[in-house]
Amino acid sequence: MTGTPLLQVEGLTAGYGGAVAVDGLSLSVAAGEAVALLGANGAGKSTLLKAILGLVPAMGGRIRLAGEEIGALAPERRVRRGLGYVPEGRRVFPGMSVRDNLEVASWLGRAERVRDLERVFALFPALEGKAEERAWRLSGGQQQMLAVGRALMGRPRVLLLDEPSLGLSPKLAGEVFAAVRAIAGTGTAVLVAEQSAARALSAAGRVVLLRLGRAVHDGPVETLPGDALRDAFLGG
Ligand SMILES: Nc1ncnc2c1ncn2[C@@H]1O[C@H](COP(=O)(O)OP(=O)(O)OP(=O)(O)O)[C@@H](O)[C@H]1O
Repeated sequence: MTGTPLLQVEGLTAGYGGAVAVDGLSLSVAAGEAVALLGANGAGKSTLLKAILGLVPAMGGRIRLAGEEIGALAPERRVRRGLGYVPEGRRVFPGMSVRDNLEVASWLGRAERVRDLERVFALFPALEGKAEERAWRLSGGQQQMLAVGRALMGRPRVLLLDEPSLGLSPKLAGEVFAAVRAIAGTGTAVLVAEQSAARALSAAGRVVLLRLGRAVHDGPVETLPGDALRDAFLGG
């Protein structure tokens, strides 16, 4: 970890038609850091990720990527500046091959695309063996890996992941989180929203706990008070 804040969110407020779901939230993620965003169902995790990407409009606050304000940019321009996003639910093109799913996610030239494809296959060897298979034939865990791989083809400096372990067996979820650690290890800033605290904490160095759209704890995983998790999830 270099300590450079690649993603800085300051006082971000966002929601739906006047209903606030993220309420004046601030957080930052450094290069090489994996931050777990935890909170109960409805705490605002998905809304925060979507607001960072611009899919949900912000009602206030700032979003900076490597020091540059990106809050006024359209989502695709934020992606080109270096944001990667893996939405909940493993969005892949089921009828396309694994290789094509990855290749169409890249806007770079052929040489870079080939290199990025190799990097994704190195990170997820299970995908390399299935490169020519249609994506619908993959297991749930492999589809999640493919969804993450697609986001990596854009060479994100900041990767936002929404509940990557949803519906996966503990073993497959463990593989996905091992990949999350490896991605952060390459210098990417990773923000991963999860409902499964134990899994996310195993991969993250820092945790931000959300409750009713506000950050109620932000600090290293080791310093997370035992009752903070319970309070955030059970409303104590
Ligand atoms: N499309 C939407 N329209 C209106 N309200 C929404 C919409 N999506 C989410 N909300 C509301 O915003 C609040 C935060 O929801 P959000 O999905 O961000 O929470 P979450 O922490 O990601 O929960 P989950 O784990 O269930 O996805 C909730 O009160 C939810 O009902």
